[in-house]
Amino acid sequence: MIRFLTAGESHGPALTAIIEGLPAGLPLTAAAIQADLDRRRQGYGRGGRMQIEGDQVAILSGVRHGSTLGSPVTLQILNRDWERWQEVMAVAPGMGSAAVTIDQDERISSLKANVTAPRPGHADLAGALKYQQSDIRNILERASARETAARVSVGAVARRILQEFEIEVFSGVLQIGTVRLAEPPEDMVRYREEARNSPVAAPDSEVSRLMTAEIDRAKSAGDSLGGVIEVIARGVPPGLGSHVHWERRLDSRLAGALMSIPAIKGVSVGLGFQAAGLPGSQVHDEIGYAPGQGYSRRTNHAGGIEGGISNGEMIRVSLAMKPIPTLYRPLRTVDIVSKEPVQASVERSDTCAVPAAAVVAEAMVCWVLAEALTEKCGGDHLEEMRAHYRDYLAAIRSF
Ligand SMILES: Cc1cc2nc3c(=O)[nH]c(=O)nc-3n(C[C@H](O)[C@H](O)[C@H](O)COP(=O)(O)O)c2cc1C
Ligand SMILES: C=C(O[C@@H]1CC(C(=O)O)=C[C@@H](OP(=O)(O)O)[C@H]1O)C(=O)O
Repeated sequence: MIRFLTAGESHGPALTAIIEGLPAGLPLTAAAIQADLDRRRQGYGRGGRMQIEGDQVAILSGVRHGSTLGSPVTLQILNRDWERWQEVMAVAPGMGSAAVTIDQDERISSLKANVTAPRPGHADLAGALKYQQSDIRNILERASARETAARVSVGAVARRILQEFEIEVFSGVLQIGTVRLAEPPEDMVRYREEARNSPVAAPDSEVSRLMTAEIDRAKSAGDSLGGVIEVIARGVPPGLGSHVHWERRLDSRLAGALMSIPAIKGVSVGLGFQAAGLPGSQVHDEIGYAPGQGYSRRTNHAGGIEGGISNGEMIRVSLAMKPIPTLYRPLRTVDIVSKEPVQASVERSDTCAVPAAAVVAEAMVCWVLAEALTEKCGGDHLEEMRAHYRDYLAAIRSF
């Protein structure tokens, strides 16, 4: 069983992740993890923070000479912004009242440590009530999607496992605000792969231009945007997840992992909600068989999962992201100390983080698939996993 924990506040000294249960012998370098972290920072629509952070990852344990040891792997990403926030974020008492100055182009001249005007749509009010905090900063620091940098580093390690078994995971942005792909491109897989290196949808596409223009318009209006993401996993063998118990179903595990990403409000597998309005004859994927090649499907409306088990087709999941809660033209709220009506607090913020969330979504899909794969073909060393995988594939081929 593999598992992970993350820790760290958005403006604290560092983010940390510990991964436990990895097989020994997995080639792992910081550079492999860095590639995904760099993609997460680059999406169009982000605020000033991404210019400050370098998101450089360091491996602090569990690896020697580029190979995992089977012991817990610790990953660390320092927060560069911490240098400006040390007093506000001080661990010792009595140092928390200093103001932080934010550049004018961030449209906030100074930012007090104590936050008392909860932002509709963020964790501010619900978290303050639950944890009995009169300074909302004590909530927002951990609710911030800064934590997703740690998750992307964990997902990159999971991706390393999947790569050893020729499983690929990639994503694309299907919609930003009202701009959506009119029709799926003919070669969806190629399109999604291209989207990997693009700030919004696919490079040099008309839809990308429309999406970036939509983000620019929202930014100048002091507003924010959400959108839709698709994640595809190719090369997944049949047999990950299980029908035998609710928490082992691969679709439920993917949905839970993807819903855990801040601002994700809907997850669908394959046709998803569309399937509800169609007759069965147009939804279910007919089964074929060719000697030597095994079973096949003409369609993949199920998104590669039936009965909570991967069926060997591509896994396709979509995610709906709501618009960013922090608005530069703030919504009405109530001050939690004075109880007076006020405008919501304005923290420096992204206008749209859908492209960044797509990279986070890939990381979560990588994690769930790596977890399911290590369950199916586990071993203390990568070679042991490989041997189990070979035997399993041979059994499937002769089925
Ligand atoms: C990559 C990413 C970046 C985000 N950036 C911001 C941001 O700059 N400002 C903001 O208010 N919310 C941002 N969010 C969304 C909030 O973190 C999220 O809405 C909040 O934690 C409340 O959780 P919920 O939306 O799931 O209810 C971001 C989310 C993601 C995934
Ligand atoms: C720091 C990241 O995202 C942050 C997520 C976030 C939020 O409220 O979720 C608010 C912003 O934080 P800040 O006020 O420090 O700019 C984003 O920049 C990141 O993705 O690394």
